Amino acid sequence: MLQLLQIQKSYWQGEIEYPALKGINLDVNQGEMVALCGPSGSGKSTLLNICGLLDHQFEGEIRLAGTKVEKDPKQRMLLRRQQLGFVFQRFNLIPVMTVFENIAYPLTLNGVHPTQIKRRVSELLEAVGLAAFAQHRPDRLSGGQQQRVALARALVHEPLLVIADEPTASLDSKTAQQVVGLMRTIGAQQNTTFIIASHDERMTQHCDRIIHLQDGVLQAERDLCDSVLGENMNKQKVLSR
Ligand SMILES: Nc1ncnc2c1ncn2[C@@H]1O[C@H](COP(=O)(O)OP(=O)(O)OP(=O)(O)O)[C@@H](O)[C@H]1O
Repeated sequence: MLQLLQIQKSYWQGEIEYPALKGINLDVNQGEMVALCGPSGSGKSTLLNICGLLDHQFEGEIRLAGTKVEKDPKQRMLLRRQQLGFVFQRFNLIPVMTVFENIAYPLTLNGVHPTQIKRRVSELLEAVGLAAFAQHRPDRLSGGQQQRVALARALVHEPLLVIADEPTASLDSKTAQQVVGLMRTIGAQQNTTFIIASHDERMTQHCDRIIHLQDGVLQAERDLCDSVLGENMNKQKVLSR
């Protein structure tokens, strides 16, 4: 579903080159949930930005559902709107919009008819257990509730791919579990593919596969989601694909 072919990316400061990604090849299947691990500075954010079609300044090729993604900004913007969803550690909801309006936002951008928007957002509100909060502003909600809104927003337009950056890092155990459970359940219903940067065992243990970045290089897939920072050494069964 998502293919990365020889992705290379450097940052430049004056004439000095800082290579961040050094030839990444990756093939992610439709409906697969992939955890991206790696120590600070290994290139996770850089890779997520490229997979999320937010950055086009790199070498190599991305294929989404078999089609090469061109560098044309307009095409990338349309693909992002229609085929991608995003979940962030700090939720990134729009504070002046209600919960309903936040979830509806991708559909509004895509020009979906208001009747359909109402039906689809209501479905998602039920699915994430927040129907009673539809007219609330995000600042009236707990962190876990806000992340469930963010998840509903990421999935409402049935994207092919959701990019998530440490989606459970700000949540307590119970709410982290709820969010992971919803990602798995709604993701499976929609056959959504997820790429999730995470060190959180509560998240990674539910992923189908863990890939590990180190110094801009994808390590062989491994059964330990460790980190040079000495975080939990987390025994992990990797489903071979
Ligand atoms: N704008 C920038 N200019 C120069 N170097 C950068 C820039 N952004 C990132 N880098 C460098 O690129 C490398 C990869 O950074 P990146 O942010 O992708 O890592 P990361 O794994 O997401 O780190 P963290 O877990 O700390 O967020 C690092 O060496 C970083 O210092």
